Amino acid sequence: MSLLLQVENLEKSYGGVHAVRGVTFSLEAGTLLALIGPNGAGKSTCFNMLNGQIKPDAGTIRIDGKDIRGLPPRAVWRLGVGRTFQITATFSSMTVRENVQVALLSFHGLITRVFGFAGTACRAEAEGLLELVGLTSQAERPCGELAYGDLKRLELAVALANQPRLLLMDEPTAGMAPKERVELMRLTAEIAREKGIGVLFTEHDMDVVFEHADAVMVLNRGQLIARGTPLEVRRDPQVRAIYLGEGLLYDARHREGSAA
Ligand SMILES: Nc1ncnc2c1ncn2[C@@H]1O[C@H](COP(=O)(O)OP(=O)(O)OP(=O)(O)O)[C@@H](O)[C@H]1O
Repeated sequence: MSLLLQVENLEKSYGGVHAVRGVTFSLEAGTLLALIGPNGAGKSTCFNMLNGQIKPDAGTIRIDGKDIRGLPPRAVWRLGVGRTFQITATFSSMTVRENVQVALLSFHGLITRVFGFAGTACRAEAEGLLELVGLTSQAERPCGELAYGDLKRLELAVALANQPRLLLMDEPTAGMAPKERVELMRLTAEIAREKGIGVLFTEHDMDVVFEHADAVMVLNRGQLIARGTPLEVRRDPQVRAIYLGEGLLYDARHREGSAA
C-alpha cells in the first residue's frame, strides 16, 4: 500500500486557543483512519486545514507527495480531496440521479453548460455510481423524499463523482439507525479498498470506529495522544481515561470479553 497523505507538525491557534498542536500522521491508500477525541479536541480544525478551508499556522500536508498547505479549497478538491459533511448538502428537488450527474458535470468542468437540469449528460456514469452505493432503485426519486440512510449513500456517490484520492468524512453516520451505520461504513470500506481511496473520518460512535477503522488516532486538546489499531487504542490507558463516562471503557471490556 502506498502513502497517500502525510501530515507533519500541523499547528493552528485562534487567538489564545491553541486548537491543533504538532499533529503528525500519515494515511495509506485504500485504508480507513478514524480521528476521535472529545468535543473541542481540534478534529474539525484538522479537517478544515486538510481541505483548505483554514490555513495552518505551520506544518506540511502532502497528498501523493505534493504539499497542499495553504491552497484554497477548490485547488485542494482538484487534487483529489473530497469531503462529506454531517449535514448532507444535496439538491432536494432534483432526482437522486440528477444530483450525481451535477456532481459529475462539475468534476468534468461542464457545469456552466447546464442550466438547472442535467439532461442526459454523464447519465451512464451517474448510474454506475448509484449502483456502487446501492441506490439504483431510487435513481428517479426526488432526493427530498429519500430516507436519511439513503441520503447518506447519495452523499457518498456525490463525493465519489469527484474521483477523490482522499475522502474526509465528518461524522458519516450521525443521525443514522445502528443497522444503517454498519451498512454505510461497510460500503465505504469496500469502495475505499477497491478504488484505493484513503478515508479519514471523525466519529462519536465508538462501535463504528472500532468495527470499521483500520487505524484510530486520538486527539485531545489539540494533540495526538494515541495512534494504532482499534485494539491498541482501546487498551491505551490515557485514551481510556479521556473517554471515561463516554462509553469507551464499557465498550472495550465488552468487546474484549466477546473476542476472547
Ligand atoms: N473560529 C474559531 N475561533 C475561535 N476558536 C475556535 C474556532 N474554531 C474552533 N475554535 C476552538 O478550537 C478548539 C478546537 O475546536 P474544534 O471545533 O476543532 O474541535 P472538535 O474536536 O471538532 O470539536 P467537536 O467534536 O465539538 O466538533 C476549541 O477550543 C474551539 O473552541
